[in-house]
Order: sequence, then C-alpha cells, then structure tokens
Amino acid sequence: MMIHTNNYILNIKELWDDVPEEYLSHKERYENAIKKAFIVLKVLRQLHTGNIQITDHRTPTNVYSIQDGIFRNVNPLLIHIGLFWSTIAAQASTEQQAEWLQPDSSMIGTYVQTELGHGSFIRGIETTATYDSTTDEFILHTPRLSAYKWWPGGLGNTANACLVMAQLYINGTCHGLHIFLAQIRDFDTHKPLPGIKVGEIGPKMGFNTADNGFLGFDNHRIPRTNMLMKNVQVLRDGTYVKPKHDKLTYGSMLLTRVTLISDLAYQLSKAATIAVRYSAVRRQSPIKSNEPERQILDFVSQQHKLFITIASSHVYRVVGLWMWNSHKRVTADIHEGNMGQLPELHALACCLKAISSRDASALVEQCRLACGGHGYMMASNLPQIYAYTTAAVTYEGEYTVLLLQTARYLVKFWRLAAEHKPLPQNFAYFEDYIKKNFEQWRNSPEGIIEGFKAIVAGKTKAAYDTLQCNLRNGREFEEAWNMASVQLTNASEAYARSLLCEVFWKETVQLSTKVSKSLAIVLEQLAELYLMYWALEKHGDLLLYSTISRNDIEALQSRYEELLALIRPNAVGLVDAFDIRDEVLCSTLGAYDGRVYERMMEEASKSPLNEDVVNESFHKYIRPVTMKNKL
Ligand SMILES: CCCCC/C=C\C/C=C\C/C=C\C/C=C\C/C=C\CC/C=C/C(=O)SCCNC(=O)CCNC(=O)[C@H](O)C(C)(C)COP(=O)(O)OP(=O)(O)OC[C@H]1O[C@@H](n2cnc3c(N)ncnc32)[C@H](O)[C@@H]1OP(=O)(O)O
Ligand SMILES: Cc1cc2nc3c(=O)[nH]c(=O)nc-3n(C[C@H](O)[C@H](O)[C@H](O)COP(=O)(O)OP(=O)(O)OC[C@H]3O[C@@H](n4cnc5c(N)ncnc54)[C@H](O)[C@@H]3O)c2cc1C
Repeated sequence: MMIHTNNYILNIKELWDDVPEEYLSHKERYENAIKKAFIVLKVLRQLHTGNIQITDHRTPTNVYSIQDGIFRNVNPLLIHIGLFWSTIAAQASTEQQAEWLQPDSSMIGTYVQTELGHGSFIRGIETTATYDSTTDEFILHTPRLSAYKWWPGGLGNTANACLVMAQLYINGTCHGLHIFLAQIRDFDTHKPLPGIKVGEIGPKMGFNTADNGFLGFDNHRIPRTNMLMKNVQVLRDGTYVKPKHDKLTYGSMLLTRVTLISDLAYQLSKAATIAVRYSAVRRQSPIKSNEPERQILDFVSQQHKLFITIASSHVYRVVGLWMWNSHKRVTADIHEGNMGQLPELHALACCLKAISSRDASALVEQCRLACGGHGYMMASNLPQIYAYTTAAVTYEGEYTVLLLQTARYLVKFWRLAAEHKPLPQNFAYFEDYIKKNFEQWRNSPEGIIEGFKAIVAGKTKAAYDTLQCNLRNGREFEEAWNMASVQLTNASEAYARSLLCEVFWKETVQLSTKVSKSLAIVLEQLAELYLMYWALEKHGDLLLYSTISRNDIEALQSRYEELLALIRPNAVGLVDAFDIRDEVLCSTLGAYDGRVYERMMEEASKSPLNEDVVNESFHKYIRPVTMKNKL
C-alpha cells in the first residue's frame, strides 16, 4: 500500500483525543499514550518491513514531528526508539545486533543508567555486574537504596527489557562501567521476572506520559553474551578485552547530545510559531492615541522578544546539522580505529547541548510570557513545550556539569598557548590574545565573531589564572578546579556562543549564494540579528576583552533596532515557513487560520467543569455555608 505518512497518521482516529489529556488522571494519561504509541509503532514496523510504502520523504523524521501532536507530551516509546535501539546499533557486536534488532522483536526496551544516588557522576554508579565463570553469566545486583535505577523513560510500566549501565567485576577486579542487556519482565505476562523490583516514579513537571521508572536487581542472572560487546569483550574464561578508548561506553550520551540540538531547534520553531501568529492576531492599545489598536507584533519590544526565537531556531537547526555531520565523520574514523577527533566532538557536544537547552527553555518561556495571560493556558500548548524543553537542561548531562567538561578542553589549549607551544588552527586566537594582537573593532558580523573569540580567550585566561593561583596557594588540582568553576563555566558558555555565531553566519552566507536574492536577504537579516542580539547582551564582556567602544555599542543598538523593523513584515511568513501543521502545534493561539478567540472558547467548552450548569459541590459544600442562616 502507498501512503503519505502524515495524512495516513492523521486519519487514524484513535490517535486523536476528544478530551484534552490535561483532564485525564495520571493513570489514564499513561494508558491513553501507550495505546497511541503502539499504533504508531505498528506503522513504523510496517514502514520498516515494506508492508506500507511512503510517498513522502524524511520518515521517520515526519513520524517524529507528528508524534508531538499525537502525544502532546512524550511518546512512552521515545527511549525505546531513540536510545535503546540506537545504543544496540552503536555498541553491540554484529551478532548481537542481528539477534536483538529484529523488526518484530518482542523486546520493548529503555536506557537505564541514572540511579537514585548518582546521575551526573556516572563513575559513582553502584549497580554491579559480576562475572560468574562457572555458569558463564553476569549477576546484576543493586547493593543499596541509592543504587536503585531511577528516571529511565518507559521503565515504569512499558519496558520488558533494558540496557543497564553497571560496574563490571571479574575475579574481584572492577573494570568500570559497561552496558548489559537485561530482560526485566516476562514477554507474555509482562510480570516482573524473579529478582526484579520495578515501578513508576510518579508525576513530574512534564514528561508525564513517559512512565519514568525505578529498578532494582536482586542477584539477577543474565548470559555473558548480554554485555554489549562491539568495543569491549569479556571472554568465556573471564579474560577482559579492553576497548580502544575507555569512553566509548559513553557513546549513546554523545549521540543524544548531538541529536538534541536539532530537537531543541524544532521546539523553538513551535514556540515561535505560536507566539508570532498570536501577536499578529492580538490587538492591544493604540500606539498613537488617535489610531486604532495595533497588532501587538507592532510593538518593538514584542519584536525584541520574538524575533530572537525565530533566529535561534534557525541557529540550532544549522548547528545541529553541522554537529550531526561531525558526529558521522568522527564515528567513521572510530570504526577505522582512529580516536583522535573524539575529545573535540565531546567538548563541542557538551557545551552546545548545554547552551542550546538553556537558550531553548528561556526562549520558550519568553514566548509564553509574550502571549500574556493566554500563554498561561494549557490550550496554548506553550506550558507543555516549556516543561518538555526545560527538562533537556538536566537530562543527558546536566548544564553546569557539561560546561565543565568543555572547560577541561579549553584549559588544555590555554595551557599550550601560555607555554608558547603549537596550537591547532581553530585556537590560534588564544596566541593572538596572549600577544595582544587585537583586531580593530568592526561593527559587522565578522567583527562580532572576532569579538566573541576575544571573550573566549579572555575568560579562559581568567579561569586559568585563577586555577594557577589556587595551585600556587597549595590547593590540590581538583579543589583548585572547583574554586575556579564559576569562571570555567563562563569560559565554556562564551566558547559555545562564539561557535554558534561563527557557524551560523558562515553557513548562512554560503546558503545565501544558493537561494533567491529576496530569500538570501531575509536569511542574512536573521543571522545578523542573532549576532547583534548577543553582542548587545554581552556588551560588558566585549568591553572587557575586545576593542569595542561605547560608540560602537550604540551603533550596534541602532542596527539591531533597524533589523527588527526590517524583519517585521516577514515575521508571519518566517514562522509559516517552519511548516508545522495545526495538528502538531496543538495551540489555540497559534493555529494557521488565526481564529484565536473562537478556538479558546471551543476548548473551554471541553472542560468537565462545564458539563453541569450547577456543579454538585454547590449543594454539598457551598450552599450549606452561604445559605446557612437563610434557610
Ligand atoms: C514514534 C516515532 C519516534 C521516532 C523517533 C525517531 C528518532 C528519535 C531520535 C532521537 C530522539 C531525539 C531527541 C531526544 C529527545 C528527547 C530525549 C528524551 C528523553 C530524555 C532521555 C534522557 C536520558 C538520559 O538522561 S540518560 C543519562 C544521561 N546521563 C548523563 O549524561 C550523565 C552525565 N555525566 C557524564 O557524562 C560523565 O559522568 C561525565 C560528566 C562526562 C564525567 O565522566 P567521567 O568518567 O567522570 O570522566 P572525567 O574524569 O570527567 O573525564 C575523563 C576524560 O574523559 C573524557 N570524556 C568524558 N565523556 C566523554 C565522552 N562521552 N566521549 C569522549 N570523551 C569523554 C573527558 O573529556 C576527560 O578527558 P580529559 O581527561 O582529556 O579531559
Ligand atoms: C525528564 C527526564 C528524563 C530522564 N530520562 C532518563 C533516562 O531515560 N535514563 C537515565 O538513565 N536517566 C534519565 N534521566 C536522568 C538524568 O540523566 C539526570 O537527572 C541528569 O544526568 C542529572 O543528574 P542528577 O539528577 O543526578 O543531578 P545532580 O548531578 O545531582 O545535579 C544537581 C546539581 O548539582 C550540580 N553538580 C553535580 N555535579 C557537579 C560537579 N561535578 N560540579 C559542579 N556541579 C555539579 C549540578 O550542576 C546541579 O546544579 C532523566 C532525567 C529527566 C529530568
């Protein structure tokens, strides 16, 4: 059968709710989501086996975006598809993949790493996998409460298998963290297997359809061949064959951090679409008293809140793709046994994941606030997008923790520069900074990019000097590092921003040569707006570390305001171009037809509190008090 994926899915009636999910209980929400997840999984399997074929492209990307509308929250199988499968594909041996990655497999899996006691510091994970050579098995064990796995998506009720991160012990020696496939529920009855304690962790700020769970093992045995063995092996006699790089086990986190950048671009495009369309419909007060009320999008302060969101969505789309291509390149190198590019990829992924999630959650919230009171309604969908987006600041590596990883990388290059040793080309500006080879400030995108590099150099130097000073004062390295950590994270943040500006500007200039003149103008305006916005936000840093002057900053401010005016006529077109269907956007404020007030009234009529003209609580509780002396 030939189908158009979106139309096909849109026509599956059971996937679309009559009652908005906010009115369901915690349990009903999960059950509703799981019903839909398995309808979608069936479609994906049919696509995979060729039983249905598609007429549109970019599937499963299409399926991924349309699921937003289906779930309004999170697909409970997101981790099964996004992390369980992908980790097996990346870290299991060819034989294991052939066995486990069957399209009709009974396994529904999840990625089980975080514990009650440890999330960020994964070397502290306490779950153990001890090799028993007499039976050729690993024994998975949870030694204490803090070692209980806690958080994995889909673990609570859905998964019957999981990839578990545990400390590997062979003959009393700990070999560190490794990943094991463990069945946790019976495939047929779905009851937890003996020695497994599993359940759901309860309601959260968002992700309420993801049935995040807890898991404990009581000496649970799995075959030796269930350790993921592509990069590292345990042989039958207990011989441990080391990986080529000891962080290859962390590969799934690296991949998800890279993928997330694009996902956050998509979340930003949804928030921008809602807030810009609403701002074009909403009129509130005239600008001149004798004129009619104006669209709130005409207020320059409103443009300041929204156009940066449109621009940022493009930044993260472009940079997400750039990182995806780097990941592909580095992974190919790793296959060839060359690990040389891995540290750089890790450093970039860490700071870009941290900053993209922080930007995205701040900008989604800014869009919500820009919609005034109506943005506070669940029916606007902005609260859900915020709750989803802000979680990304924490999961897959907490914000500060990841920035500190990138700081290690920056400090290494600063040390080389300080010791006048050769530097790679992309850090040549460290040497320029040390030699005080400062460029004359230019009020242009290229000038701003240079300015941001000066900030990176200046902040890395400041952090490095503090570190050295702490060391000279007799502190141990780790303690000295902790004392400098505010400055270290500042340096990483600046590094991420300079990368975002440079990659976005260069890619936009390149793209502009391939599109129509009129489109090129708008794309360059957006890119320039992004750079100007951040130059103004960071003007204090530019004053400290670059050759910018007060006059330059004033000129930047004028150009920024000019750009807002230039973008204004195209604002609605720009968000329409994100091409997000109403069924996916799920917003009374952001629908394409602009019927905001009609949709709000229609949604309000779905409230169960409007089912009875007089709610029974009036008779039970209100009337006895208010009418007490009058009856
Ligand atoms: C229905 C249709 C669906 C269709 C779906 C289709 C597609 C979907 C696909 C994808 C989905 C897209 C997006 C996903 C969207 C949403 C996600 C949804 C849910 C969220 C799920 C969340 C999951 C999780 O959170 S899993 C748990 C994650 N946990 C963490 O991230 C922990 C963070 N901590 C760490 O990573 C580490 O502890 C640490 C901080 C890196 C420190 O590690 P440690 O071993 O202590 O190392 P150090 O001593 O600090 O450093 C030593 C040395 O190693 C280097 N290093 C560290 N890590 C790495 C690495 N990964 N790679 C390379 N090198 C590394 C480090 O730099 C240092 O080097 P140096 O000594 O030279 O400096
Ligand atoms: C919605 C959601 C979904 C998730 N899904 C999964 C999943 O599917 N599988 C899974 O395994 N896990 C999952 N997680 C867990 C997630 O990966 C962890 O919560 C995350 O890695 C952060 O760890 P933590 O909670 O231990 O925070 P902590 O590390 O306890 O952080 C608390 C504070 O301490 C600070 N801090 C910690 N260490 C340092 C340090 N070294 N230096 C400076 N400051 C530090 C942090 O900056 C932060 O401010 C999920 C979490 C959420 C919220």
